[in-house]
Amino acid sequence: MALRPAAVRLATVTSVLSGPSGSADATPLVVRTVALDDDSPLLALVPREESLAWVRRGEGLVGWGAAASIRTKGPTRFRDASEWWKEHARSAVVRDEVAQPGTGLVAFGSFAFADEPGESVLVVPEVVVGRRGGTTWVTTVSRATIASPAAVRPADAPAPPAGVTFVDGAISGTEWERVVAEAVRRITAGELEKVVLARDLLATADDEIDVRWPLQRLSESYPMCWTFHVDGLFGATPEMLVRRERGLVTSRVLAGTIRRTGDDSRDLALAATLARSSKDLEEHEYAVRSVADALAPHCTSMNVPEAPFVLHLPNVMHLATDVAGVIDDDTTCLELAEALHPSAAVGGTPTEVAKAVISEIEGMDRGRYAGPVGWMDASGDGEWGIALRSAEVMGRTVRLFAGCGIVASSEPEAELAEAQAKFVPVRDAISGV
Ligand SMILES: C=C(O[C@H]1C=CC=C(C(=O)O)[C@@H]1O)C(=O)O
Repeated sequence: MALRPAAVRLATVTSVLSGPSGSADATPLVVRTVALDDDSPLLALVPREESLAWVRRGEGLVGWGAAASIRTKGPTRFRDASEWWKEHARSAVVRDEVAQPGTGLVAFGSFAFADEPGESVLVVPEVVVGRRGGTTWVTTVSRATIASPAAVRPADAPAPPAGVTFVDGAISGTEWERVVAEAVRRITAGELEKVVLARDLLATADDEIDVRWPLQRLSESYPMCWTFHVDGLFGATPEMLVRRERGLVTSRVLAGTIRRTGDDSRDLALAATLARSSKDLEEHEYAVRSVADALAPHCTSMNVPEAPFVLHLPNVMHLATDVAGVIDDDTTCLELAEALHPSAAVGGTPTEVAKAVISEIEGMDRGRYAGPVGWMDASGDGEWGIALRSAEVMGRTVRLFAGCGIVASSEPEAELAEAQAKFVPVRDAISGV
């Protein structure tokens, strides 16, 4: 595997102030990115321990190790992580021979859905391998001295999980239908317009699960989604909360769902039904509005398409809208993610009422499910998806999550079936076949 030589750029060194509960080491991070002549699938490179991933259609970033990290919680979880990141970005010594989005200093992160409970995390890996537009690179991060470029080679192949069984999580399907009915009652009574309710399943395997197995399955089966892993939270999300790149902000908003049947011509007819469904269009409109309203203060111009398109995934189809804007301030992608979270695709309308209803009636702790997950670089560019079609792995157990937008015309039984369909990606990926 040859490393190509190229030009050198060195940033200035300043002092480092650590974040409130970040790594205490005040030595600047020393970062080196070089081009890499390698075309192995990114996910085949990651070792079993401390892996990080953000991959779509063979491109993206994978990483391993932790050169620096911070855990935050509560209402200031985004702000604390942002400040910590800015300090590290300011003081880092960077030699970047590739200079693409995702080269130089990057952090992966995953944020709790709610202010309480839940912990959020931002990690600067020791090694990042990235690929974009046919260029592959490796970034090595260390403290104090410039490390040699990391040796990059395919890792050992993960073993499939064995003996996986599934049980209901916090509440059963029947109980969850009652929760949905209660939400419909409150919406009909005028307390709110939309709320997204979720449930969980618990899977247990015979042995500790190697997360690389489901990651590889998810990226193969759901190439149009962003396959991610940060600190045990993994999945393949179809929804981009916010991408910021060189002054352009984009967001893929999803809300409104129909299950696929496996029969292409029937699915096409169903796609047309979805595109005309007033219940789904209403659900979608709330989500688009919430994103457009949150981005507007940061943008000079915005494009919000008037009608959604239908996004076809292997398990479901969604109403989708791609919102784009030109950003006119230096708000980082993480700060934009904070401003957008929770959009009405995972919270509801009005946001604060929906958040209160979720915490009152949903009956479970979402943890980092439905929170922002992704990466950012030192310039504030990056991508934050919404952690959907996701699960949290802890040794032999995996906690899977799925949720549905509820409006006045929602039917509990149909919503339960929709949630079942949304469990399919992770359920199949950990089933070991
Ligand atoms: C909350 C989830 O999906 C959201 C994203 C797309 C479609 C949705 C829906 O139709 O309900 C949800 O708003 C989930 O997958 O857990």
